[in-house]
Amino acid sequence: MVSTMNRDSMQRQADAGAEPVRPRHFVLIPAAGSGSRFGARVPKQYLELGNGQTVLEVTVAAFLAEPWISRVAVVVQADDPLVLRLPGLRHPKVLLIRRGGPTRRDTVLNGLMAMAQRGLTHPHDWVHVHDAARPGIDSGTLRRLAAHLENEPCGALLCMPVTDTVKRIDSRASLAATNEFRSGGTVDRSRLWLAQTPQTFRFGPLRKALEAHPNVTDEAGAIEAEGGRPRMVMGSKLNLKITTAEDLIMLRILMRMEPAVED
Ligand SMILES: Nc1ccn([C@@H]2O[C@H](COP(=O)(O)OP(=O)(O)OP(=O)(O)O)[C@@H](O)[C@H]2O)c(=O)n1
Ligand SMILES: C[C@](O)(CO)[C@H](O)COP(=O)(O)O
Repeated sequence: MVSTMNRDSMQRQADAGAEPVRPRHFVLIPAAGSGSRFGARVPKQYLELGNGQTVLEVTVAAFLAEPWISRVAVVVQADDPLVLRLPGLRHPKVLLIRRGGPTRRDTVLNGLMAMAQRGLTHPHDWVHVHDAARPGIDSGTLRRLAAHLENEPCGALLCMPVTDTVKRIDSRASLAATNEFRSGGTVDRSRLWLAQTPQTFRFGPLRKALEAHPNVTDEAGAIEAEGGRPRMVMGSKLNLKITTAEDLIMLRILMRMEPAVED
């Protein structure tokens, strides 16, 4: 398995008397999406969450508050005209990377490559990949995830078990033609969890897995495709992803944040 190789190489280093590389913690925030499902005038990461701060600034601040995190890389589109207006990103730990791609996987992979090209990272360092659109991440949940990385052979991601009944859409063409959704059956939810972020892996294996698997929607999908079995760590309901306007309204309420200006 991918992780065994990592552990063995670190052990060989130790056996050879070399100080095993103590992995550092980096964060990579993909913030290069267009927010098409949200449908706002700007990408949702640039909307005000509240208290005068944008969604992206609140997300970044959550990681800057953690002293055990070395750097926070924010990956935006090359021609992003808004990111430089954010005071919350003017911090020595923040690394702005203008290498956003057409998909989230492309953005993340480009970010990993940019960090490696700058000589910032070692293949054994941890990288926590976290959506810019999840500003509700809290310190306790982050530290819970990090605590599970001690002696972790593969990596870990925040997840939450499905708590509602799950239906499968009836896929008859006649219904699709009239944009009518009907239940086609119930899915056993006993082994279904919803993935959140951060999703945390060592730089080397994550970059290799993403290079090999271009069609994944999350980092764990690429690691799984390489045979990895990441640890699933309980996330938080507050760590919801802002996809539609309703999510933003809910999060403002949950985080007790007031927008200075209405959207
Ligand atoms: N090419 C992309 C697509 C998405 N993301 C980021 O990945 C996270 C989760 O993606 P999603 O919620 O799907 O954001 P969007 O792609 O912007 O939304 P939509 O699919 O509605 O356009 C977001 O922080 C988004 O900015 C990214 O960095 N690069
Ligand atoms: C990575 C992710 O947050 C896991 O739930 C999610 O897949 C990202 O959103 P997208 O709409 O799939 O890009």
